[in-house]
Amino acid sequence: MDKRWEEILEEISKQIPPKYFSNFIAPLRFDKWENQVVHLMAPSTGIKRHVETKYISFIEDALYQVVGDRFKVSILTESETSSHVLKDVIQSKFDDSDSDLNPDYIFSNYITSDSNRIAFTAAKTVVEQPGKYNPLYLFGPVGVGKTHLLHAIGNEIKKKDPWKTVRYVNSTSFLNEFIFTVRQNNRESLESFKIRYQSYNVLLFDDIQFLNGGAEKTQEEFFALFNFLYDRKRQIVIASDRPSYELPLHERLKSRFVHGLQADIKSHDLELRKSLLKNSFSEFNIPASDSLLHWLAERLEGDSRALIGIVNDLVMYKKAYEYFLLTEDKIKEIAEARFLTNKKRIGFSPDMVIDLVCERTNVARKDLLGKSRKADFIPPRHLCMLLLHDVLHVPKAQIGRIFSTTHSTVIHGIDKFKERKATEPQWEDLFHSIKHKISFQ
Ligand SMILES: Nc1ncnc2c1ncn2[C@@H]1O[C@H](COP(=O)(O)OP(=O)(O)OP(=O)(O)O)[C@@H](O)[C@H]1O
Repeated sequence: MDKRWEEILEEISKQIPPKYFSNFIAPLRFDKWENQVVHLMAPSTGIKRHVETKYISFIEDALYQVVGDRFKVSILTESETSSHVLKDVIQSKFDDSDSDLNPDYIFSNYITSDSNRIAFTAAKTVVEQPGKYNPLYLFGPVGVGKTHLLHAIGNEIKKKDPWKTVRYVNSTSFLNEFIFTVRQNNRESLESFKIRYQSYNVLLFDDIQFLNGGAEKTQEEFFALFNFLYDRKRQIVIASDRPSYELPLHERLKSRFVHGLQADIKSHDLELRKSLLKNSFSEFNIPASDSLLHWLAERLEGDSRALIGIVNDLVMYKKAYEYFLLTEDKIKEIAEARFLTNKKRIGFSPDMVIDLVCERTNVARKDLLGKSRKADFIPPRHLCMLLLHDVLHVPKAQIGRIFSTTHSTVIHGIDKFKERKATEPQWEDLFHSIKHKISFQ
C-alpha cells in the first residue's frame, strides 16, 4: 500500500469514531494518484455511496494534512469502469441536494450601495480565501439581503470548486433537525447528525439570534460544531439581525464570533431602493421613468420585501387585465393601495400612535389628550392628529372624540402641524420617523 495512504488513514482515524472507520474507511483500497485526484476502490456500491455522502471531506482534509495539497477523491467499485464512475461522482457533487442553496441568490444580482458595500466586499473575500476570515459575521435589519449574501457565497464557492460541500441552514431548521435526532433516542442517529455537519467545507448559518429557542443542548451542539469546523479552517458565515454582543446566547459562543470579520448591512438607502425597483421593473417589462422610481423609492422605506410585494401586485395586475403597458398613474394607484394594506396589516391602533408620540416628545398622555394650551403640548398634540389622520386614516370626527374636541379643531390642528413641519425640520423629521415606524414595524 502507498505509504502516504497509510498516514492518511491514520489521520482520518483521529476524526471518525472507530466503528465507522472500520466499517467504511478501512475497507477502501488505495488505487492510484493521478494529477490532483486520488483514486480509491470500494468493496461495494453501498460503502462507496456512504463514503461519498458522509466522509469525503474527512478524506480530503486528511490528504491536505499529510500531503500539504488539495486533492479530489474518486471512489470506484471493482465492477465499475473508471470513466463512468468519475462522471457519476462529479454529477452527484454538482447535484449537492443537501446544500439548500437558492440558485437565484448570486453576487451578480446583489445591488450595492454605501449601505452594504463592506458586507458585500467581505462576502467576496471569503469566497476568494475561504477559512481566512473566520467566521464572517453579517448583521443588519430585516430584508436588507443577509440571506441573499449567504447563498451568494455558497453558490460562488460551488461554482469555483464543485467538489466542496456547502450547507446553508437557518437556526430554526438546525434546531428542528437536532431535536428530531435527539428524539430518536439512539446514538447512531446523533452520531450521523454530527458527522454530516462536520463534513461540510462551508457552513452558512442564518438567523443565529433564534438559536436559543430550543433546548440548552442545541447551543452546546452548535458550539462543538463551530469549534470543529473552525479548527479545520472550514469557512463559517453567520447572519443575524443584531451585533454579536447583543445575541441572547452563551458568552463563550459569542466570544467565538469576534475572531473573524464582522460587517453590518444598513437599511437600504434611497439609491439602492431605486435600483432594486428598476431591476424588478425591467425584469417584468414594466417601463418606469426615473421620477416614478424616485416617487416609489421615497415611499418604500421598509424592507425589500415590501418592494417586492409592490412589483408582484403590478405583475398580477398586468396579467389579469392583459395590459401591454401600465401607465404611471395606474402604477401609483396600485402602489398606494399596497401602502394602505401594509399599514392595515400591521394594525397600529390609535392608542399605540398616541403612546408613540408621548414617548418621542416626552409629553404625558394626560397632557397630550388634555385641554391645556401650554406651548410644550400643542405641537405634539397636532402631530398626533396628523398621524392618526394621514397614516392610520382615522376619520376626523373620531379624532375629535379621542381628543374630546370638535371636528373643526381637528382640521385646524392638522393644518397647523402641516405648516409647522414645512418650516421646522425637526418636526418634519419626527413626523416621518414615527410614520415610518407605524408603516413598517
Ligand atoms: N442589495 C440587494 N440586492 C438585490 N436584492 C436584494 C438586496 N437586498 C435584499 N434583496 C432581496 O430582498 C429579499 C429579501 O432579502 P433577504 O431575505 O436576503 O433579507 P434578510 O436580510 O436575510 O432578511 P431577514 O432578516 O428577514 O432574514 C430577497 O429577495 C433578496 O434577493
